[in-house]
Amino acid sequence: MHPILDGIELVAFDLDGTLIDSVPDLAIAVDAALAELGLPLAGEALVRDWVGNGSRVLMERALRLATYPSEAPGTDRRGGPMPGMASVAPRDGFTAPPRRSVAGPASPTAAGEVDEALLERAHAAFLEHYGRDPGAHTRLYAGVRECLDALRGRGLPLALVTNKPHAFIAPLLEGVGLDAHFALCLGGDSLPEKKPHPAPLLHVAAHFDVSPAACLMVGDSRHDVAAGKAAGFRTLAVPYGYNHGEPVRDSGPDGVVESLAELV
Ligand SMILES: O=C(O)COP(=O)(O)O
Ligand SMILES: [Mg+2]
Repeated sequence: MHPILDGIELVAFDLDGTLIDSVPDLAIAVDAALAELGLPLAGEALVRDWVGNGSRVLMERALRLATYPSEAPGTDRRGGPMPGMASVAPRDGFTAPPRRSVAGPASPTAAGEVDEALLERAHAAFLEHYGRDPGAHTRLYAGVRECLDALRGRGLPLALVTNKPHAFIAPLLEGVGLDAHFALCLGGDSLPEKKPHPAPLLHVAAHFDVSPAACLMVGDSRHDVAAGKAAGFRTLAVPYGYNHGEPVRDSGPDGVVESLAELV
């Protein structure tokens, strides 16, 4: 067993970029939404650097590139938490907003700002496209199943804390055969705050009545490390996921493993 697990009574995992390589499907949905708006497509390489702050910020980054192409792609201009919508399962559940007719090109407001109405349309289109089959091209990273099976076999409670909308968690976990592994799953819209805010992690610790110091956060991005540190969790990072093009080691996690199999 990896020494970072010493004294750990609960493990919280990030989803995208940590357990699953979801970017192929995310990129298809981003591009489908951009195409509907008559905007240039982004492609997988750019989307890879934009994932991490939830679906709305993902589309905001895509629109910013489409409407301000001179700005550097993949730059994280909004790393902070976004206002969320709801409790553990979203308060209202997720329903794709009604589709509106798509008219005209992007209409930027102030310099660098993305038009709110355009963002609403783009985000709604993304949610609809992504929701059709979110796991079609999504695969587990090597070592994930082995790690989760072994931790579960030891009786450690496992939680999932992702910034992606809660509605997509169940179909994705079912698609990769991990639907029975997590005792609690939080999405980016499950609480008013999402990572890097510590609230989702503190919620998990309180739910299982475990002290944050006895909890481990495992993730691929600086938002996971920041949330973990702010919540008083131990933090472990994987370097193969999505971190806005930066090495996740720069965020100072307590440990880094190349594969989750190293944990067990
Ligand atoms: O949806 C996102 O932006 C990222 O989700 P994650 O928190 O599982 O990495
Ligand atoms: Mg991630």
